[in-house]
Amino acid sequence: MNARMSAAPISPVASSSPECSFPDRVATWAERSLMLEIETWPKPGLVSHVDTGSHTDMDADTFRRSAIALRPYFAALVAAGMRNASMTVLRKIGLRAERAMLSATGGVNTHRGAIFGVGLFCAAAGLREAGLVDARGTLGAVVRRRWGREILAGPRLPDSHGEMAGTRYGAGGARQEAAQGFPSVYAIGLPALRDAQSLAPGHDEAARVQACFTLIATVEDTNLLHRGGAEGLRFAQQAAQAFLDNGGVGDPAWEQCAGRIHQAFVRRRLSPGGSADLLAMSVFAMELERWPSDGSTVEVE
Ligand SMILES: CC(C)(COP(=O)(O)OP(=O)(O)OC[C@H]1O[C@@H](n2cnc3c(N)ncnc32)[C@H](O)[C@@H]1O)[C@@H](O)C(=O)NCCC(=O)NCCS
Ligand SMILES: Nc1ncnc2c1ncn2[C@@H]1O[C@H](COP(=O)(O)OP(=O)(O)OP(=O)(O)O)[C@@H](O)[C@H]1O
Repeated sequence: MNARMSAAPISPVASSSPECSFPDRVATWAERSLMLEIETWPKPGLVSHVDTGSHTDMDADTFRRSAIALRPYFAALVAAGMRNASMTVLRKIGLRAERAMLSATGGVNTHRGAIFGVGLFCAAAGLREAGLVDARGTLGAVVRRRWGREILAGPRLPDSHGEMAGTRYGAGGARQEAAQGFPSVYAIGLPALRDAQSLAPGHDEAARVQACFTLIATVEDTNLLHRGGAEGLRFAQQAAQAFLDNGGVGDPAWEQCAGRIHQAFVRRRLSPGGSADLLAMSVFAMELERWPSDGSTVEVE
C-alpha cells in the first residue's frame, strides 16, 4: 500500500487563530505532533497508518483516539508551567493523562512515554512564555534547569519495564533523557529532520522516517531492551545505521529498504517506542522553538 495515499487528514493547527489561548495553541500542536508520528511509514516495528508493526493490541486508530484524549492534559501542563508549578504538580496531571489514555484505548499503553516527554515540553513552553523565572534557551534546557533534579529524585515504579531495563542493563531511559534536557531531540532528532529537507525536498513524511531511523541508530531504548535484550538493541541500532549508510531517504529505493528493515523488526517482535516518542517530540520542538515569547531567536544547544 502507498503510505502517502492512506494518510488520514490532520486537523489544522490553531496557532493562527488569535482567539485561541497559549495553552490551547501549544496543546493543539502537541496533539498534531502525535498524529504526525503515527502518519509516518515505514517506522521499524512501530504502529503507523499503514500497519501495526510488532503490535497486536493496537492500531493507528487506537493512537489517534489516545492523542485526541490527551489534548486537554497537554493544555493543563502548559498552564501549570505558566504558574511555575513543581514536578509534583506536573506528575499529578501526567498520571491523570495516563488514565485518560487507558480509558480512550481500552487499557492499551499507546503514549505513556510521549505523555512524559511531550508533556514536559508543554510545561516548559508555559514557563518560557510566562517568563517568571530564568527560562531562556530551548524547551529541553528549560526542563533540565527547572525540573531535572526533581525528575531524577521522584517516585519510581519498581515493576515498570523501564526500571527493569535500568536495573539489568544500566539504561537511564525516559527519566534520564528528560533530566539531561532531551539531548536526543536536540542533537539527533531535530538535526535529522532539518537535514532530510535536502535529501527529500518537500517530502515531510520522508523527513520523519529519516529522523526515526537516526534516533533508533543511537538511542538506548528501554522498549527494545525490554523486548529483545542487549542483542535486540544492538540489532535495531545496526539495522537503522545500515539504512542511513545507504543514503537514507536520499536513496531512490529508500521505501523498499526501510520496509525490509521494518519487517525484520516485526519478525523479531522489536518495537523502538522510545524513538517513536522522541520523533514526536522532535516534530513538536521544531515548531515550538520558533515561538519565543520575546520575539528573539532561541539558541538550539
Ligand atoms: C517517567 C516514566 C516515563 C517512567 O516510566 P518507566 O519507568 O517505564 O521508564 P522508561 O524509561 O521505560 O520509559 C517509558 C517510556 O518512555 C519511552 N522511552 C524508552 N526509552 C527511552 C529513552 N531512551 N528516551 C526517551 N524515552 C524513552 C518509551 O516509550 C517507554 O515506554 C513515567 O511513566 C512516569 O513516571 N509517569 C508519571 C507521570 C509524570 O511524571 N509525568 C510528568 C509530567 S508530564
Ligand atoms: N507508533 C508507535 N508504535 C508503538 N509504540 C509506540 C509508538 N509511539 C510511541 N510508542 C511508545 O511505545 C510504548 C508502547 O510499547 P510497548 O507496547 O512495547 O509497551 P508495553 O505495553 O509497556 O510493553 P509490552 O507490549 O512489551 O508488554 C508506549 O509507551 C509509547 O509511548
